[in-house]
Amino acid sequence: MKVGFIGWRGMVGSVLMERMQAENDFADIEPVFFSTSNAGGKAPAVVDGVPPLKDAFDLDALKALDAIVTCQGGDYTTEVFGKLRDSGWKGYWIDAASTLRMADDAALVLDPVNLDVIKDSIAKGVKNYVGGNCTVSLMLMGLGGLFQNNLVEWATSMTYQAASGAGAQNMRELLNQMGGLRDSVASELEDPASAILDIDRKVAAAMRSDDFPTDQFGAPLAGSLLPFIDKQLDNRQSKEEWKGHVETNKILGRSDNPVPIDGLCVRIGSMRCHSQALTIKLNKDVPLDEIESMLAEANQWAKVVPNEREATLRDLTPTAVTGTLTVPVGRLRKMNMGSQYLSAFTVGDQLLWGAAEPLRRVLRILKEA
Ligand SMILES: NC(=O)C1=CN([C@@H]2O[C@H](COP(=O)(O)OP(=O)(O)OC[C@H]3O[C@@H](n4cnc5c(N)ncnc54)[C@H](OP(=O)(O)O)[C@@H]3O)[C@@H](O)[C@H]2O)C=CC1
Ligand SMILES: N[C@@H](CC(=O)OP(=O)(O)O)C(=O)O
Repeated sequence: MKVGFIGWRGMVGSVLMERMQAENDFADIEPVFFSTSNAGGKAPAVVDGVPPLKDAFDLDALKALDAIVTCQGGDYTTEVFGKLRDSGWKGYWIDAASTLRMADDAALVLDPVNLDVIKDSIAKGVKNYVGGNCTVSLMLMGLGGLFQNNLVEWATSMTYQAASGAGAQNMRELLNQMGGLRDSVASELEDPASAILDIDRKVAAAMRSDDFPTDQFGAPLAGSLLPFIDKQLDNRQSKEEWKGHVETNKILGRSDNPVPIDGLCVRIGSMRCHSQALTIKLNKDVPLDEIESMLAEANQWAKVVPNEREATLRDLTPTAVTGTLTVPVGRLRKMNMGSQYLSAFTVGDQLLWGAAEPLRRVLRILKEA
């Protein structure tokens, strides 16, 4: 299988390359690397004899491929995808961007949760396979067991989303903001007798100053949070919140009979792990130990963390999870509202299961189909 990679040196693309090398995925494909900025340059030496970078806008070069994996972003998809299909190309298009997610001729991929939907799509001749929104994919990786067992009447998800979801420059800006705040009170921090309210006043002044670096986020994030992610929709949901309902149900293959999902999406100062607090209305009263078993058995990456303080602070944080494929789920308990109301908290690396990993795995599935 001749596979073209576009966006391989970006943040999501780099994680994809790392994972493909770790899993030896390049061994049985013929990779061709593309660039939007450096055609003719050196391609990554993932196997021997990789040709130089080709132009990512060269339709003839793209048409020679059996599959294209793109992490280049939505603008690239918008620019190239339609032209390529119009030219008669019938290969597989595998994409991290949101552009094609809700198209009828595209499947959303998260195979530990929806392998049946993916296989059904392959059988129907679907050629476009798109990774879901990171928050949605991570929620389903952690809580897939409840959906698999058809136990969810509705769910709300309140998110705590990492800087990486906004892009590489945003991660840098977050660190610059953190450093700026520390620097603004460096001498006071060295003096144990300095007054904390003076420190606080200076930090607030630094955050509000015109010099504070906010070009990427448009507002201070360090020492603060941003309760709006992505565009504003007419109904005042954010687009990130809208994705929670439509993408969850499309991944589960139940857009015609959807489970209501809604909530608030919030950016916090985590580096690359998204967390979310869920309130789930179960459609029947199921004992907590059975729920824990279902969650743990749903896939090999979901890990139930006992709802105890020590275990939670050790295993259910972005610090514990970052850079790993584990998706812990914890804080599981029945709520005061009644025995059908379940609280849960889950954390996941948004560049792994949230972006690169589902693409890597669907490429394998398509190759073996
Ligand atoms: N960030 C995320 O969490 C998620 C992102 N996505 C999707 O993936 C797309 C890509 O996101 P992301 O990986 O964050 O984007 P990046 O900005 O990291 O990379 C995108 C492209 O920018 C070009 N580029 C220019 N300068 C540099 C540089 N210094 N280092 C690396 N690349 C550079 C590269 O193209 P070239 O080599 O052609 O010059 C690269 O492929 C998003 O637009 C989105 O659609 C999906 C899920 C999650
Ligand atoms: N919007 C997500 C990241 C992302 O790229 O999402 P999507 O693939 O749905 O555009 C975030 O900011 O955390």
